[in-house]
Amino acid sequence: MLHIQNVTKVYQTKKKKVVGVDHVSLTIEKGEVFGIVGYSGAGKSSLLRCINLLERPTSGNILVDGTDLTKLKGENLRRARLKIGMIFQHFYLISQKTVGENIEFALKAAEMPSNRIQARVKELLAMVGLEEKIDVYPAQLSGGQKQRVGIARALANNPSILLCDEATSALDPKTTLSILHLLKKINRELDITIVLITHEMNVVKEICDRMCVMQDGKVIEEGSVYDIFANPQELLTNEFISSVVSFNIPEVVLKEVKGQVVKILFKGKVAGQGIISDTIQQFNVQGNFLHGTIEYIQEQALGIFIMELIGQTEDIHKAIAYIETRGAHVEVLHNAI
Ligand SMILES: Nc1ncnc2c1ncn2[C@@H]1O[C@H](COP(=O)(O)OP(=O)(O)OP(=O)(O)O)[C@@H](O)[C@H]1O
Repeated sequence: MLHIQNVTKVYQTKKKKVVGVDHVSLTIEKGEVFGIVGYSGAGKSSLLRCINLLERPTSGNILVDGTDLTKLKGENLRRARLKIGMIFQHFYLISQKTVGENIEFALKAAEMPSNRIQARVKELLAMVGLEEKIDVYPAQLSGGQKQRVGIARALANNPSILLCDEATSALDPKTTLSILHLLKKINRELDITIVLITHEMNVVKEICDRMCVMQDGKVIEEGSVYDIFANPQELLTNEFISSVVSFNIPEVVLKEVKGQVVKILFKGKVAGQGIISDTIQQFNVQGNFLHGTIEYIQEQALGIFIMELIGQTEDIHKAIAYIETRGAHVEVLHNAI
């Protein structure tokens, strides 16, 4: 378990103090994939680097399985940090060393006996699907392959936590997906807790269990990815979600609306049931779809539909009440009646 307790990071520049992280507290469970989302400058990197003490927090504590890293120094801190692996947007492989030697470097740093190193390198490369690249130099690899080497190196010393700093931001969408699937596999098979920072909601939707949103160094919203997609509380969170699930109805369409425009949210199995057709059949209302999608988040369906309901106000109210009794959530977005 990872406890981030009231962590603040203040940078002292020549002219002024800059608050990178502002009193952040988070609890990340063992085996969880946790996403930290925010725009540039929100404090994501600062917070991530505080977790493994690449940045020493100005105040607050970082507890990994009960050990407070901020209280450790020297050799004890070095040992504790070996249990936290990290991967980076720009990979940071050593260009003069081969793939195998890059991984060896991490094993030697942890003082693994030399007779065990080669077998471990092979095992790690097999895990990331790159066995045949052992003698190749980083310059001869694609971006996705470089990140796989980065992942193998980060896993070298059997960490319990893997920190991912915008790990897929330099990759194309298809390669991003393959790296995210690899991270999920590592999380499941090795029971490694993953904390990732990203400005891409797609990344969070793909692999995270829980997430938080940061702004101005603070956590402004936190919860399960499913709940946050279903019911974001903050404007900024909504903005991030809109980048994945967008429901902008053009003004020209809204101008022609004669009834009420409602957003209907179906959670879980409810998404698969014919609630809307049942409603139209049972009540004296006409329904026009303006927008709709069913998203799958952690293999759970989340249906979001925007509909125009036309009819007498009383009938529309009855229809809405009926939809809600069937377990869906209805929000009136526009009323032209
Ligand atoms: N070494 C530093 N010295 C001074 N200020 C810093 C330093 N590192 C970060 N900051 C400042 O702290 C704030 C948070 O930056 P941080 O890099 O953590 O944000 P971020 O969300 O990761 O953004 P990005 O994705 O662009 O890296 C910013 O105002 C930044 O300018």
